[in-house]
Amino acid sequence: MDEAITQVKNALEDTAVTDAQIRDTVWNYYFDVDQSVNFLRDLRKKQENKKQSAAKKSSKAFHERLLFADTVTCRPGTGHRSSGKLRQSTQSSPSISKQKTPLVSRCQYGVSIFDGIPWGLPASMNTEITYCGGPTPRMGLLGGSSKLAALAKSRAAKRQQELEYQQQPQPMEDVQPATPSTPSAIALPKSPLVLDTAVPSTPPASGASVSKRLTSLLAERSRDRGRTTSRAISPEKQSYLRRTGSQSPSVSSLSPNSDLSSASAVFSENIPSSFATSLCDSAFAQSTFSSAASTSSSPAFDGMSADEIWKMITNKPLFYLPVTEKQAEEIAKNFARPSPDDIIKDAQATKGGTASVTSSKKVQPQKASNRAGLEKDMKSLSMQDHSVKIPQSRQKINVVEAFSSSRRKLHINFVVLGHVDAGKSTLMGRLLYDVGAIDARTIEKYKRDASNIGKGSFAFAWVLDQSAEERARGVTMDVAMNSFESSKVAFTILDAPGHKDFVPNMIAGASEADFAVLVIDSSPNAFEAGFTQSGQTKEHALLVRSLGVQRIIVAVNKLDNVNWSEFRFDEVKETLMPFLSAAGFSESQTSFVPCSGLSGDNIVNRSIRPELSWYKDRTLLEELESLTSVERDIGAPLQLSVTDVFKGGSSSAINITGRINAGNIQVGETVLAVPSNETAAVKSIAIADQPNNWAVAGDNVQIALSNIDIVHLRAGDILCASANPVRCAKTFSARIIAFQLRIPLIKGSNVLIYRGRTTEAARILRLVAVVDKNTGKITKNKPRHLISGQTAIVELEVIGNSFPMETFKASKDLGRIVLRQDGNTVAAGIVEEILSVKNDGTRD
Ligand SMILES: Nc1nc2c(ncn2[C@@H]2O[C@H](COP(=O)(O)OP(=O)(O)OP(=O)(O)O)[C@@H](O)[C@H]2O)c(=O)[nH]1
Repeated sequence: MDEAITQVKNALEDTAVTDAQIRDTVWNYYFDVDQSVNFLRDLRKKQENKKQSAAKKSSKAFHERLLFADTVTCRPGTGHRSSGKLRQSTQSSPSISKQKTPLVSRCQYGVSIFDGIPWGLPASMNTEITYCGGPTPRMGLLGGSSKLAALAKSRAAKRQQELEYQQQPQPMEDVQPATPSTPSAIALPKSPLVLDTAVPSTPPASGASVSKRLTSLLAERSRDRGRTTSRAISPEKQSYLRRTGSQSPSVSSLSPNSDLSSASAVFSENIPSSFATSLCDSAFAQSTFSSAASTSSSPAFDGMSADEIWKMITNKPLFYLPVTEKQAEEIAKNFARPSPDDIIKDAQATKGGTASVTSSKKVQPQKASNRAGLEKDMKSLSMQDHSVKIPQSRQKINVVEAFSSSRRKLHINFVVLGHVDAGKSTLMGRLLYDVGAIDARTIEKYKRDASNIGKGSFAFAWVLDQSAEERARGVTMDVAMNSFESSKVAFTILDAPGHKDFVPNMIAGASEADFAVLVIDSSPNAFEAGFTQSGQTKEHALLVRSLGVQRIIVAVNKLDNVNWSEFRFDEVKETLMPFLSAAGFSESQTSFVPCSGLSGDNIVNRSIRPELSWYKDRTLLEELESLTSVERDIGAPLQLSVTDVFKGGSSSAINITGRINAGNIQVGETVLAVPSNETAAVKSIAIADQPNNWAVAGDNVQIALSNIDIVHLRAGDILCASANPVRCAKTFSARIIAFQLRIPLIKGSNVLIYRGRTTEAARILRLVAVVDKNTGKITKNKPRHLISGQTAIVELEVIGNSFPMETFKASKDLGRIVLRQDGNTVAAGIVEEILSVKNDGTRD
């Protein structure tokens, strides 16, 4: 510090800056010498400028005072506008001319009267007005009141006296040190005393002077108190004063020559109030009072000792209780007995309950014995840890090994597709009922409830259509999930909506499926209606194939409506197969089952109807079970598609549901959420509501996550391994197949991209090439547009939020996209290359 101060001093070369200032500045700037020097220089400059401007101001004020005496002549009709305030302008205006005139004026109020008059002076005032100054108070201070002026004058005189008094040398030995136990303990003010004009302005410099000063002070205070608190004297105090014959405090009774003892009388008449006495220790109050009274020369206490005075004062009740004597006795009796609380506590203590705390002497011995017993019991208590031991560091499980050594059933998801009202939900409800996943009572209830609202035929559909709106409208709106197990496989049904308004939901379901069940309404004209261009049969089949599903089971439903006709079955099959082949489904991967969801024929149980005896092949369940193997990479880095996020349950963790696309996950693992780029710890895993330490690709899981806020997770997000983060593409190239287009796709076309449960806005940046869909060879570079059925390579830009995406090569699930425009699916495809990435973790 000293070194810094010296450096600053040397740099400043300014003796006017004090050491303290330098120290403060150096400290303020953390010993930065340069900054301190700069600051102090600036400070000096400012101070000098201030001085100069103050000097200028005073000279200006002097000049203005001179100008004030100038005469301003206003010519009528010129309209001198102003804000209405008096202005002492030194500038001349065309309408105002100045003349040197005597201070005596013809107009007392000057030009300010006409300020703000827009139209100039009235004609009646067509005369010269002499400006003689602003509205200065005639009597100086306080605006002209002679009384107030006199008061101000007397105060000024007092101040002058006090100043003079202060300048007088005062012998310190005359001032007695204050002791708190005496009334003279009042600290003498260092500020000048305000004395009555009768008091000599210069007190004698003797011992008597102090007492006189104190007397004056007390008189002054008493006078003030009398002024301000005369109304505040309590009736109790007034009656006391009347009894004792004391006068109310009066300054007149105190002469300037009164000694200190007479000053004490002022104290003696200020007896402690009842309230104050009750608040203070009475012994202290008495001693204080007595010492004051002993020095008193008040005639009221003549011949009385201090104790006698105290007794006289306090020989009356301090508080007047609103009770009679009898009542007071009763109250006293009540307090002599133990309180009801004491009685209860003691009774508890006697029964071995908790120790009671009571003030009753009667129960003390019992209480003591109870406490001793309790202490003994406490000593004999021991803590036993019954909780499950949690290892400090969880052992990492080799999930691949654990899975292969486990006897877990294969998990398969299948999506149920088809035109609206094809009977998808009814078919699945029947399947669940026939495999025993739904009991007969539930179905009976659904039948009753559905009949009550006139939709009795929808009873089986209600197994999947759970929402009130879906049931009331008889239409599936969102993907319904349900599961059942056969002897070999654990199935999850994804019942997609058939209505064209809900195609995005159908895409979400289809993107999580291993294979598809396409339901066809074989009723007369119904199949044809669904198979037209505006029907959903074709669109669904194309979409599900585009999303990577290779295996498809066609359930030719409602065959009861065509009397189980083999002909109709064949007709449907022969019409559909060519289309499915064109869409990419091989014949070996496609199967047809004649059935009826309503009657249950050929769903789980083979039909025994003679009309259906022509069909000898597999039932729907047998077809489902025929798929015994699905290609899954459970050893790959984790990729889990989040389908739902919610908070709840017993834990405070965030819960997600989703499907593991690739890899595996285990409890205790840290995972990365994309696109938020936030990590989370896996607290628990459940598969089909059963807790599990790990899960693998293909499993539908519910996972509790900790160390993450719910705002960082959404349906459609991906949980992945932190070491292998999934990318979020900004621009990418894709190989797409154009669906039935009403208008061709061109460069700049705006589309919506669907990937799993994510939807984002995008734009076609470039049409790169048209390719042969069979050979994959480029047939045309940079086409100007794309038409229905064409396969092309395009570049797309995501203009909405970034979302997790990978090339199809890297991830079959994250590399598939669907493009839609105006509620119609216009194309579907696979991501070939990610051109630019936007993994900044931001989104709206
Ligand atoms: N006759 C007959 N009617 C059926 C059959 N299956 C379903 N239905 C009827 O078809 C109607 C529609 O059935 P849903 O199961 O709701 O059809 P859906 O395909 O799920 O309907 P969305 O999902 O809304 O497209 C209901 O009235 C059913 O009773 C069947 O096998 N035979």
